[in-house]
Amino acid sequence: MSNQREPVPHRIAVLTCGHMGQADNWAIRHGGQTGIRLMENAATAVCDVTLARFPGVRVVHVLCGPGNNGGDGFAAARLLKEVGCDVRVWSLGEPRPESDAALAKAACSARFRPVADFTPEDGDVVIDALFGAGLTRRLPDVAIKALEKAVAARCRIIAVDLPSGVNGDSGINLGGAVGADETVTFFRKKPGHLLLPGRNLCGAITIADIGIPSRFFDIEKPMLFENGPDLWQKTFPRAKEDQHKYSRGHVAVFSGPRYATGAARLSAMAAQRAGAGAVTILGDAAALDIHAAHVTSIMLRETSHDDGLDELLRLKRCGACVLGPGFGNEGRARRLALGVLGEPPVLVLDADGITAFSDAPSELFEAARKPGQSRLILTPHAGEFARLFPDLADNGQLSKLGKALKAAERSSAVVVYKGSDTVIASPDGCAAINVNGTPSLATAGSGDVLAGLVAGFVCQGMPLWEAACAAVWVHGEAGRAAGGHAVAEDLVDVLRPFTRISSWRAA
Ligand SMILES: NC(=O)C1=CN([C@@H]2O[C@H](COP(=O)(O)OP(=O)(O)OC[C@H]3O[C@@H](n4cnc5c(N)ncnc54)[C@H](O)[C@@H]3O)[C@@H](O)[C@H]2O)[C@@H](O)CC1
Ligand SMILES: [K+]
Repeated sequence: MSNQREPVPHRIAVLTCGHMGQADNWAIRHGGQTGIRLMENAATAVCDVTLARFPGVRVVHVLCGPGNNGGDGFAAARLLKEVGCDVRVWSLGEPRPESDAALAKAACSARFRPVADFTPEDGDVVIDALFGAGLTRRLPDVAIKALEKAVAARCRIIAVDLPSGVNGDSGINLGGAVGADETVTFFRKKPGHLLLPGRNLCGAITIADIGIPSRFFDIEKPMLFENGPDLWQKTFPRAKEDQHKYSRGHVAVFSGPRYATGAARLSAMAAQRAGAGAVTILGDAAALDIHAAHVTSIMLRETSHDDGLDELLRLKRCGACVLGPGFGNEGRARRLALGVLGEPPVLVLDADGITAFSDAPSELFEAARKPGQSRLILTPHAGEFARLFPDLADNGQLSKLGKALKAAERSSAVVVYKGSDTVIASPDGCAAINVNGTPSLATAGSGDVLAGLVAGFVCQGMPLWEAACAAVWVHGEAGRAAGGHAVAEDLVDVLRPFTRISSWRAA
C-alpha cells in the first residue's frame, strides 16, 4: 500500500500465491515457525472444518497431490484418523524426499492407494488436497477423473487452499476443477478466491490462521484487498454540522442529446444520493427541456455556445464531473474530456466517453499523466476496456486483476474494470476485488448509476481510488436490495441506506 493512504486493516488483504510463499518463508525465517508446523496448522484447520461441517462423518476420502497441498492432505488424514474417522487416502505422485509433504506422509499411518483407483460412495466426504497454489497448468487426467467421480457420487467436497484446478492468482479454471462445498485457505484469501470463475467454485470459504504473524504486513505492505467498508470507511464522507450545499460537494453531469437524456439523469440522481450537496446537468436546450420535465432538485445549465467546458468551469465548487453516459457525439466527448483533464474537476469517464478514445487512447492517457494524484476515473465494462486497452484485453497470460492494474498504470487513471468480479485498480499499484455484485446489476442504466456514485463520493473529498471502491460496493448493495428484475431507477431508489455509514454499520 502507498504511504499516502490511510492504513487499512490487513485482515482484508489478499495475497497473490507469490506473496503467500513469501509469507510462509518469512514466518519460517523470522516468525519462529517451521514448514511442518505451518502444514500441521493448515491440516488442523481442514480437519476442524470437516468435523464442524459434517458432524458424525465416518468415511472421509483424502485426495493427495505431490506437493505441499498434498502434504496438508496427509496431515489432515492423520488427524481425522486420530479422532476415529474411517480415512481413505488416495495419492497422486510421491512428495519430494525430505519435503514437508514427505514428512507429513511419513507421519500418516493410513494405507495409500493410487488416485486412479479412487472409488467414492454416494454422499461420502472428500478432501481435495491434489493441488493448491503451485498449480500452473491443466490438472493431470487422473486427477480430473477422480474429481469427476466425486461429483458423480454426489460427494461433499472440502477443498484445501483452492479447488484443485483453479489458478490461485487468476481464478481461472485451468481445466478439470469442480465446485467445492467448502474451501479452507490459509492466512489470507488469494485473488483466485474472489475472481471468477474461482469464486463460484470455492463454496463457503474459511480463512485459517496457521501461525504466520500478522507483522508480516509491516514488512510487506498490502496492495491488494477484498473490497468492503473496512477498506475506505475512514475517508467515507461524514455529515458535518457547519456544511452548506456547495461545501458538501458539487457534481456536474454532461447530458446526451434530446432522445438520450435518461443516462445523465441516472448519474445525476445517484450523485445526489451519494451525498453531493449540489448536482448540475449540463446540456443543450433541447435536452434540458426533457430534463426539466423530470427533475426537481437537480440544476440545469445550458451549453449552447461551446462544448460545455466554460459552463462547467463556471459552476460553483464543482469537484467532479461525469462524461459519457448516453452522450453520443464522440468528437465533442474527446474535446471535453481533454479539456476537463486540464482543469480542477475530477473526470469520471464512462460509456461513450470511453469509446470516444478507441482510436487514440494515448491522447487520453497523455492528458491524464500529471504529477500528483490522478484526476481521471475510467469505468469500463469488458467491451469498453478492450477499446482502450486492446492488447491487455487479449493477453491470455494476465488475470482480470493484472489487466486492471496494468491499465491503471498506463492510463494514470483509477480503473474500475466492471463485471461480476469488478476490479478497482489505482495507478500506484493498489487494487481491490469486489464480490457483492449481483446479476440484478446487469441492466440498462446500472453503469450510469455507478458513474454518478463515483462522482458523488469524489466531490465530497474522498480520494479517487477509495471513492471508486466505495461506489462499487454501494452499487452492489443496492443491487441486492433491489432484487431480481430491478431496473436502474430501482437502484437509485434503494441507494440511500448504503450511502450513510450509520445504516451500513447496522446492516
Ligand atoms: N510451508 C508452506 O509453503 C505451506 C504450504 N501450504 C500448502 O502448500 C500448497 C502449495 O504447495 P506447492 O507449492 O507444493 O504446490 P501444490 O501442492 O499445489 O503442487 C505443486 C506440485 O505439483 C507439481 N505440479 C503443478 N502443476 C502440475 C500439474 N498440472 N501436473 C502435475 N504436477 C503438477 C509442481 O511441480 C509441484 O511439485 C498450498 O496450496 C497449501 O495447501 C500449507 O501447508 C501452509 C504452509
Ligand atoms: K486443493
